[in-house]
Amino acid sequence: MAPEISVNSIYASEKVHQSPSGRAYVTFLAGNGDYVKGVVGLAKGLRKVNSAYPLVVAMLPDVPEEHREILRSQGCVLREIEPVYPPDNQVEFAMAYYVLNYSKLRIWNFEEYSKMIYLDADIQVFDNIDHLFDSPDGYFYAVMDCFCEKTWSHSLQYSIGYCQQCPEKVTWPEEMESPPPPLYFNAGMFVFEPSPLTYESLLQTLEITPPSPFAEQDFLNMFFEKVYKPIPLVYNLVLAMLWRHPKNVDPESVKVVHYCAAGSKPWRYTGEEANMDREDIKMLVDKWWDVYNDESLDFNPKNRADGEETVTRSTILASVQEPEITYFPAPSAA
Ligand SMILES: O=c1ccn([C@@H]2O[C@H](COP(=O)(O)OP(=O)(O)O[C@H]3O[C@H](CO)[C@H](O)[C@H](O)[C@H]3O)[C@@H](O)[C@H]2O)c(=O)[nH]1
Ligand SMILES: O[C@H]1[C@H](O)[C@@H](O)[C@H](O)[C@@H](O)[C@H]1O
Ligand SMILES: [Mn+2]
Repeated sequence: MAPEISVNSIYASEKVHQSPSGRAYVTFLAGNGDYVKGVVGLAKGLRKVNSAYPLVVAMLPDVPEEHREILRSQGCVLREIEPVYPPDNQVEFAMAYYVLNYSKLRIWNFEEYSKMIYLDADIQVFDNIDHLFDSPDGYFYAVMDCFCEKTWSHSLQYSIGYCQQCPEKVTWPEEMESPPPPLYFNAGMFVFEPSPLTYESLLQTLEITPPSPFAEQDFLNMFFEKVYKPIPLVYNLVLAMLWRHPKNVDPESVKVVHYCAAGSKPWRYTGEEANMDREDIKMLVDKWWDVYNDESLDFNPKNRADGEETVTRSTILASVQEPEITYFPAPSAA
């Protein structure tokens, strides 16, 4: 279903520059579990690669104060967001685990930024990617996903063995009534432009869009279909690529790693799940821990590079209330 207002025109008409650089990384945090470790790791990783921009954490109200304190002490800019739910009574169509990700849509409302790079909390950056902020405006940049894992077993692509990472291996059957699906990105990493108009349009479109298995990832793919520009795999290595499409990736030179494969979250890693005993996986998990444990990467406000933007920004933002928003009612307990 196409949004009523064209995304191009929204982008062109809404440029907001209310912060010093207008640029920031943003991640999402929900609950009182261990994803906070992912955010700490990410904050330190961005410092390690000398990123010039702060890390904003869009967090749901259920993130406990002690976790907020840890994040503040790591120089993160905290922004509380209200949850977003898909249309009432339909949540069962999305994988339960992913439903909370609809709340990510709130980041389009961070209008003091003109451009942001979203990164999941289970992502680590091993190389500076600030140059992505210079990509031409008006597009949605993200890395193409892989359809080969069991998480995709609900899909037509999976059932015929088709993957966009390797479209020549199983070509889209001619007898199929529909053409191959449009390019599909993984929504763990993307470059986007916050805008109140886009934000309103996202929420309005969501109200008339039935939920689907990959929740907001499917929704964003549909909404931004016309302005999606794929970027190289090095900007979001979905770990399954290592065993599904080994020829397409070099784990040593990758800039951004997404620990999304089952059993790969570094802070829960045991090595027991399928593929988790691979040497490349062990190497990448160790690399994540090296950053997380490196005390020299802790935020230090006395250090000019750390202090300047983040401290001013978090001080200002701590007193800024979220603009009034209408949100969807909570789904029924069913
Ligand atoms: O208890 C939780 C669960 C999730 N998250 C946040 O939500 C993000 C998404 O969860 P996962 O990283 O565990 O999920 P996947 O990487 O498997 O999910 C992928 O598909 C999802 C579909 O909803 C989203 O698009 C997500 O960004 C994309 O990477 C996390 O990184 C984290 O930022 C939390 O804060 N707490
Ligand atoms: O967002 C999902 C998730 O990250 C899964 O772990 C992965 O197997 C899928 O390819 C992706 O679409
Ligand atoms: Mn993820």
